[in-house]
Amino acid sequence: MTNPVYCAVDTADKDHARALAARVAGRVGGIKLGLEFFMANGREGVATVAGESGVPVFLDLKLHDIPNTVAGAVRALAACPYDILTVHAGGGSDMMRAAKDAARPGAKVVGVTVLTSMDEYDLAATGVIGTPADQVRRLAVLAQGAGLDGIVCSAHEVAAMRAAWPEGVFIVPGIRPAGSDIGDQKRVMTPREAMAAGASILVVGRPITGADDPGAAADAIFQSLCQSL
Ligand SMILES: O=C(O)c1cc(=O)[nH]c(=O)n1[C@@H]1O[C@H](COP(=O)(O)O)[C@@H](O)[C@H]1O
Repeated sequence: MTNPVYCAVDTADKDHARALAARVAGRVGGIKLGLEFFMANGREGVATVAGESGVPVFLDLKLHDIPNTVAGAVRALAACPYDILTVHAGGGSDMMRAAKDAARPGAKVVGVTVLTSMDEYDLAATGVIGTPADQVRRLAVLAQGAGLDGIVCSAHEVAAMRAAWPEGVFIVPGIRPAGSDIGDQKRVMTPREAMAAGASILVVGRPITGADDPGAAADAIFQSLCQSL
């Protein structure tokens, strides 16, 4: 099977990111570089890590602004070698369409729905009444209508989302091997469970990057998937 595990390389330190990427490259399907890395190292940093690691790069910037601004931001990334880019689906249909239209040819643009660090109570505090599943469904419909390639959601919603959008790409963070520390995540599942539910890509950060041997930790996750599927 194609390795669906993407390692979230969450650090502002370019050399640490390069070292981590080197240790997991060949043992993951790709790496994810997010806001922490991008704020510190920008497009050149992304290009460096992408070029050295040779694996697909998921650039997780979670853009969320008016359509014109988001389109400009995405155009400014044109020379940046990303394969997947995130925007917040809550930015609305026009914003998502603008991002997709401005993206690099061939790159996937996916909409972040309800962060995996939030539960029903956190959602209610932002004025959204209902379950995370309700809100994910609402935003997935918007993302699909806007021409995005898929969504980011937790493993708890992915089965229903895939049933409604069979060709969608479903990126699932909040992945925790049994017994590992949950940290700030609230909607979590094990790698096996998330794949069985229909995830396309599993985003795994601290369970890999915090391990003594990140390469071995990534391997162990992939092996657990090969045994179960
Ligand atoms: O878009 C994301 O990747 C993302 C969305 C989401 O809802 N939850 C979430 O945790 N993430 C990212 O996935 C990674 C999870 O990291 P760990 O909790 O360390 O495995 C981080 O880089 C988050 O920014």
